[in-house]
Amino acid sequence: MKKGILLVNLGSPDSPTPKDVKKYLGEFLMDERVIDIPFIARTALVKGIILKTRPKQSAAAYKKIWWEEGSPLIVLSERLQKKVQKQVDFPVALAMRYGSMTIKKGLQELVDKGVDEVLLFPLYPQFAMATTETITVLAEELRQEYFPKLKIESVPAFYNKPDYIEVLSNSIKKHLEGKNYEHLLFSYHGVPERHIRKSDVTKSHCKINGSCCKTPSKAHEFCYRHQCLEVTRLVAEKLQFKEGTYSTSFQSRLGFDPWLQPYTDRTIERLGKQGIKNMAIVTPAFVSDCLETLEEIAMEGQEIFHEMGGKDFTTIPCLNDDAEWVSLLAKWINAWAIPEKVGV
Ligand SMILES: C=CC1=C(C)c2cc3[nH]c(cc4nc(cc5[nH]c(cc1n2)c(C)c5CCC(=O)O)C(CCC(=O)O)=C4C)c(C)c3C=C
Ligand SMILES: [Fe+2]
Ligand SMILES: [Fe+2]
Repeated sequence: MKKGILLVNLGSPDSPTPKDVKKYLGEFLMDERVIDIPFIARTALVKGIILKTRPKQSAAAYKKIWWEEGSPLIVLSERLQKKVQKQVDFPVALAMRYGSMTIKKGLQELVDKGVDEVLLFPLYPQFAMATTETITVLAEELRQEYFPKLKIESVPAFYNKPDYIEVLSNSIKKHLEGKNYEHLLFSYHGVPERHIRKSDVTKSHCKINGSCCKTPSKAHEFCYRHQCLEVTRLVAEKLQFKEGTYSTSFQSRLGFDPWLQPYTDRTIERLGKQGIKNMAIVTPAFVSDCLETLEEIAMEGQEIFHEMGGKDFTTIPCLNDDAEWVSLLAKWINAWAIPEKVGV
């Protein structure tokens, strides 16, 4: 058997124009695991309402963060893939769940190199129906239709792996050095509360009431909220943060359904109003900087903080192509591909 790895991230539009953003958002938001309502209602909402106004607004936001080489998320994911490839002896390909760099092309690239056993690696620390699950489900559909002889194994969410927490903590520590911050906000991408209930394998545990995520349960293997809260708790423990100097919030809500709370924008506003002058923010739901970190947090978040009287607003970059992160991915890949050598 020849092994290969497919790293998968979310994706971006081909360019920051309303036309390309519309195409990308159309594919993204018509995914039944992203907007999880019946097909006819989803089509009416996405095509009849969201795609009429949002592409122009989102394209303007993308324009503010776009790099000469392209979308930050894609460029940073490509840098990561190239660096990981240098540290492992198996082909490492990169694909995106939405947009032009499809999972089908990624699998084909590996198959063309003689690979018949793939490690599918969704680049998300926490499980969510709208991220990890949609990747694994699509990869399996593609396998059945186009690559029936291929074996695919998926990497589960790695939110609580001690070596991941160590790499994330080291990065946070490095970027906070010399910063006299008063509060560190852990801001995670939000999801509608309904998604949490749908992914509850016990069908009875998740109440989203503050305490369910702290009570041990089988549900936690697929509970995005629990996994986000755990990342905050484990990093805070590792870096010995004092109670009250850090908190968790959820960003990027869309539509009128209740999403996970507290919301990031309102939390930044509250911190500013409370008299916090120097805050920092880290975004551990994203492994690569993207629209949601570079525009929504670093630009809009900062503006809210300043309007509320805040002064210094430090944004901690995502792990991107950080050397320790690259080495950790290479270590995990080798542990899967050559367990006898790595000793697992
Ligand atoms: C119902 C809508 C959405 C859900 C659920 C959702 C979950 C989710 N998304 C990410 C990661 C990213 N999302 C990004 C952009 C983005 N997300 C949504 C909507 C939902 N996301 C929209 C409409 C957009 C596009 C931008 C906009 O119009 O506001 C990105 C950035 C992509 C980029 O090109 O830079 C990322 C990354 C996670 C991790 C997640 C669930 C946990
Ligand atoms: Fe999103
Ligand atoms: Fe919970």
